[in-house]
Amino acid sequence: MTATLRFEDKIAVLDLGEDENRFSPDWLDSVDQLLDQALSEGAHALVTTATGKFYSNGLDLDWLGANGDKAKWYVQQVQSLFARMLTFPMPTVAAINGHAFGAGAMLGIAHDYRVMRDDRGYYCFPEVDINIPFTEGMAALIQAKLSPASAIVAMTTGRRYGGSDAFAAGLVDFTASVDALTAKAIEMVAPIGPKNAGTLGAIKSTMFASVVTALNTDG
Ligand SMILES: C/C=C/C(=O)SCCNC(=O)CCNC(=O)[C@H](O)C(C)(C)COP(=O)(O)OP(=O)(O)OC[C@H]1O[C@@H](n2cnc3c(N)ncnc32)[C@H](O)[C@@H]1OP(=O)(O)O
Repeated sequence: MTATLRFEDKIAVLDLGEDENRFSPDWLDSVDQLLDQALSEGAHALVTTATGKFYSNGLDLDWLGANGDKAKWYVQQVQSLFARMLTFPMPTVAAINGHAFGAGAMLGIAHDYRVMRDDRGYYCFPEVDINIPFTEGMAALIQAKLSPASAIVAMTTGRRYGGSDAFAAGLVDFTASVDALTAKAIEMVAPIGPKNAGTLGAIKSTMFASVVTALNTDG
């Protein structure tokens, strides 16, 4: 479950871990710290991916079940990560190496771009089938990135999208073989080059101001 950060030239590659990469409080802390590190070490862009067959299976429902009294705090922690990724002051791309469900799918959507493995793994918002309605912030996040027609299907049917289906629906920008996935993600953002972090962060914060407000006040 350990998240790690490495650099490929000036591109920070954040690996979310090697199991289901559920959003436990410890995992959220470690990802937050690695994002700090990407910034402090001067990355020009950020790629997130994971090892194995999961990008992320989403909320840590076992932890939540055992800590129901902390549910509000927990959802705020999760939504803070979404808001941070949505406005992260460098180009971001999620290299979706496998299953991305629920909050894992939302984390992917919060990036600027997405590339998904073409042969295995599902991109899925299962909330309608597991009886966990989206918060206003979560709904705003997904709807900010998908067309209305794609959002209706993705958010209200629980459809599991393989790579080619996710591309057709506009959930991802590219597909690639698993071996080429990280390289494709780097190829997407490396040519953009370094941008002024204050300026890019301000642009994204303005573009997504209403989503960030919903993510910060909701939960
Ligand atoms: C607001 C709330 C937010 C939240 O976050 S709530 C929490 C949300 N999270 C969840 O609900 C977790 C959901 N996750 C799961 O149910 C499971 O963790 C998975 C289904 C993701 C994985 O389960 P596994 O038993 O490990 O299945 P497999 O071996 O990875 O694959 C299942 C079958 O699906 C096929 N398959 C996988 N990818 C594709 C693809 N892209 N195109 C076609 N088929 C695919 C495989 O081959 C296999 O099939 P074959 O069983 O016949 O071998």
